[in-house]
Amino acid sequence: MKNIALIIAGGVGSRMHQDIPKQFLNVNDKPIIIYTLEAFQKHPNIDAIEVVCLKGWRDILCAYAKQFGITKLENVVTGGETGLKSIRKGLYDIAKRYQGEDDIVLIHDAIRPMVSQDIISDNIRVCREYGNAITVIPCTAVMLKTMDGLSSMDQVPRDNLKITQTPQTFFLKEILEVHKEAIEKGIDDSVASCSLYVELGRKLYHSIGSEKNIKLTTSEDIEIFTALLSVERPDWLRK
Ligand SMILES: C[C@](O)(CO)[C@H](O)COP(=O)(O)O
Repeated sequence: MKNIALIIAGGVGSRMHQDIPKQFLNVNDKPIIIYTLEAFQKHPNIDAIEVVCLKGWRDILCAYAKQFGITKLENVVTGGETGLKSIRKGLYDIAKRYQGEDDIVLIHDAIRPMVSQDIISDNIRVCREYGNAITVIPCTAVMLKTMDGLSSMDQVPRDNLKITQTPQTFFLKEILEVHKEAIEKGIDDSVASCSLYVELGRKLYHSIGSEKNIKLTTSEDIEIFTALLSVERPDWLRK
C-alpha cells in the first residue's frame, strides 16, 4: 500500500518570460521545484517521488535533489508534448515498479511549492476513503461568462463552482485504465487529470486546498510566493 508523488515539471513557463523554466527559478537561493519536492520528502506517508521533467533538465534536477536531500526521488522521466501526455509518461514509468492494488499516485504541479502537509494528508485520506481526491478551494469571486473576451451578459453561480488545485490523487491501477479508455476514445487534450475524469463521466471527490497553495504562473506569482515565504514559512520547513 504505497503513496507515490508524481511531480509534473514538464512545462517551459512561457508566461513567466524568463530563459530558465519557472520550476527551476531560484527563490531565496533554492529552486522552486525543490520547495515542492521537500514538501513530499518531509511527509511521513509519502513513500516515493517520481518527476516528469523538461527535456535537458534531468541531470540538473538530479543534482539539486542530491544537494537538498530528496532521498525519496526514485526516477525522473522526460515530459510529453502536453500536460496530460507528461502525466501519462510518469504513470507508465511508475507502473514499471509498482503494481499493488492499493497503490495511489498524488499528481502535483512542480510550480505549487506551497503545498502543505495537511493538503497532502487530506488527499491521501479522501482518495483512500472515496477512490480519488481533487484538491479544491471555494470560489469566492463573481464569475462572469464571456463569449468575446471583452464583455459579459451572463454569470455562473459561484456556489456551484470549485477552484481546482493539485495534488489530484488516484489509485494507480484505475488512472491507468482511465488513460487507456481516453486513448481508445480519442480524448487527448484534457487540461488536467480532473478534466479527463469529467470528460469520461467519472465522479470526483473533493479534498481541502488552500489559497496559499498557489500555482506560480506569472512573475507576479513569484513575488507573492517570496512574500509568503518571508511572513510564514511552510509547515514542512518549520519542522
Ligand atoms: C492541474 C491544475 O493545477 C489545476 O488547477 C491546472 O489545471 C494546471 O493547468 P496548467 O495549464 O497545466 O498550468
